[in-house]
Amino acid sequence: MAKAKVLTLLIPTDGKRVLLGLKKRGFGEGYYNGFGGKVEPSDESVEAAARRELEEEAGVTAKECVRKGLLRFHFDDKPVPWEVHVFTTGLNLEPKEPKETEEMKPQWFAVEDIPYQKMWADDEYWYPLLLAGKEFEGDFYFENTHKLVRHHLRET
Ligand SMILES: CNc1ncnc2c1ncn2[C@@H]1O[C@H](COP(=O)(O)OP(=O)(O)OP(=O)(O)O)[C@@H](O)[C@H]1O
Repeated sequence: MAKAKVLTLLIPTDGKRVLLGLKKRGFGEGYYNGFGGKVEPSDESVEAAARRELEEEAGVTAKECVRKGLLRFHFDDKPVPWEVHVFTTGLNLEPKEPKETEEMKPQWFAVEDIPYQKMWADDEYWYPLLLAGKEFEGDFYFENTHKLVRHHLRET
């Protein structure tokens, strides 16, 4: 199988509130999502990439970052699967409040108000595990980029 494209997703939360961003451009435009993107092909670590993307997209630095999961997205219209490394960080961000950037409009949500209907279709399956502090691994299969047709998800 072709080598996967490696991406990050970092979600600041204390289990009660969660910081998401409305993606303003590019892949996933119009969806709320965690913060993340491609790992630099150089020798950047996946965790360093996760922290860098949070800084670029929300203007805040995460102190500690904990790896929670691995998601593989399989698209019938893309040549290679995407491997997304999911991290959380607490709410001790520096500065405390994020700022809007060219790429993302950050917004706080109570966990019971997470707008799954405005997010990627896989999110409603694994966010509850992440928010419960669980670790997980999953495969999600999409048609025409957006339509989730099947998935496997397990706690690790
Ligand atoms: C299919 N189901 C999905 N469910 C949840 N999250 C998903 C996702 N598919 C992609 N994602 C995330 O969306 C971001 C895209 O990143 P993206 O903006 O394209 O990356 P990056 O900023 O490096 O790209 P540019 O070079 O700026 O275009 C990145 O965090 C990635 O993990």
